[in-house]
Amino acid sequence: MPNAMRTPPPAGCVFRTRGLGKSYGSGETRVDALREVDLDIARGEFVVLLGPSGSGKSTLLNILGGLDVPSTGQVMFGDEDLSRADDAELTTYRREHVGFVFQFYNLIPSLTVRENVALVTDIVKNPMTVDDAIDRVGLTPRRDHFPAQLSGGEQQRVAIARAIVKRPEVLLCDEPTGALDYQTGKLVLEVIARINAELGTTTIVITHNAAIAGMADRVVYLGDGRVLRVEVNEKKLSPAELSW
Ligand SMILES: Nc1ncnc2c1ncn2[C@@H]1O[C@H](COP(=O)(O)OP(=O)(O)OP(=O)(O)O)[C@@H](O)[C@H]1O
Repeated sequence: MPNAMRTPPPAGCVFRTRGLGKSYGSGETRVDALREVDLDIARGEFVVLLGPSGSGKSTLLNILGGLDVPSTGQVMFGDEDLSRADDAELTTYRREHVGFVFQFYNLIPSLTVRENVALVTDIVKNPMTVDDAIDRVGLTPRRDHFPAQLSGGEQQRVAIARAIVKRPEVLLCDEPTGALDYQTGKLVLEVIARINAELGTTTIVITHNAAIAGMADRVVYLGDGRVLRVEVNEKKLSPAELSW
């Protein structure tokens, strides 16, 4: 039992990282993308990750999502040690627990909205219905359309439906509004905030846009691979109240 000597995080803690580090390359080309990151994320929290380009945001999100593994330190998902998981265990972890939303939607062009979302329900244990997921992102009237018939914001909402249909414990979003205009971006953020509130899905959103920090429970500022500071929002704003 490789985990037996390790102290599991307290109940209510979804993620716990300790001394987390990630390096790419070696020698003169070595890049320390993450250094000594200690972070706890509670169940149901809405966390925004802010920081300049290259500060390590995607690297951290990818490690939390089991898409990448750390070079040093530990990352726990509940009492599961992701830093010691092999490829097969990480695949199972991602499939059962993680919903991903990226800047680009990665929909299958030849499938309708319903069919794109239904792809996921075949491979998970306890999905919600496809129609429920589509309803939660406000796309019921568009469910038989193809991606090319949808706006960028609508396509992103399909991507969110696809991410949440499996009822993931965590929803990890990397620049979800990066390709969208102001109003459309706000609409997508409203959908993400609603999923977090209604389903209690622990949500982590990467953004370059500091204004989005207002809708988080906590804001984690990264710089040069380190956590520079963590701020708690006493009063969370709705996306409609944000302006930039
Ligand atoms: N596969 C890789 N190989 C080599 N270096 C990498 C790799 N992935 C990331 N890096 C480097 O690690 C550092 C952190 O990258 P990361 O993508 O995590 O930053 P970020 O804050 O998400 O940046 P951005 O906001 O531009 O997406 C950068 O210096 C980047 O060049």
